[in-house]
Amino acid sequence: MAFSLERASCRLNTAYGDFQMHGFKDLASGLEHAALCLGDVASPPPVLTRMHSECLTGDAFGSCHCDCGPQLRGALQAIAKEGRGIVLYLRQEGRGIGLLNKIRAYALQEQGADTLDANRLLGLPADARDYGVAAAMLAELGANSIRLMTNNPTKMESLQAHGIQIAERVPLQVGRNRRNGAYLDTKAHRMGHLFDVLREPSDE
Ligand SMILES: Nc1nc2c(ncn2[C@@H]2O[C@H](COP(=O)(O)OP(=O)(O)OP(=O)(O)O)[C@@H](O)[C@H]2O)c(=O)[nH]1
Ligand SMILES: [Zn+2]
Repeated sequence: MAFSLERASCRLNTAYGDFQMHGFKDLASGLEHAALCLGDVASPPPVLTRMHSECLTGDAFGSCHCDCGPQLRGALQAIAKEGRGIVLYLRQEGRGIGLLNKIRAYALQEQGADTLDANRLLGLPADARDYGVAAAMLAELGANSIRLMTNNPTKMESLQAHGIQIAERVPLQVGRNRRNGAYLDTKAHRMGHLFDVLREPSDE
């Protein structure tokens, strides 16, 4: 599917480094996504890239229920250290089910459901995300070959299916704490995520 994207760009100086920020509006869905770029991302070699799904609770509020906040900050730090890279910030809250449904899923998890079954109890897919727009954003940025920071093989397969070359998977295992261990284990055991060490020491 071809994506029609409206774009706006500015500099964004952050605690991690001075990025170029691009907003991309998907004219079909109306969703507004973001890309933070450091250095020249439009020419070889493959660009260190994080494709991050929105998590208001983890990214902004410091929730301990997941690993999203530490992953986002870890990715920005890794890109700053390398001096070159891209963070795509995709508006796919709750693995694509939206904020209210994610809150409903969290309420079910309070009663004992795991992250997968909670979505199913709501009659929703375990993962409703699509990465076509992310591939279109990368193509717009000229980054057709990337080193993807992820533990989720589906992200790699989907980007490849949309024409992006994955030169390398870079594991991003940060943020295990005493509250999210079961959630991370469910991702590893039931959702196919690649965790090298299931019991890493808490780093938060
Ligand atoms: N529905 C639902 N969404 C969640 C839950 N916990 C985190 N999320 C969302 O999950 C998304 C992040 O997906 P993850 O499965 O943590 O990781 P990933 O992005 O698939 O893989 P990585 O690249 O390795 O981080 C974000 O959109 C979060 O809002 C949950 O319990 N239920
Ligand atoms: Zn999260």
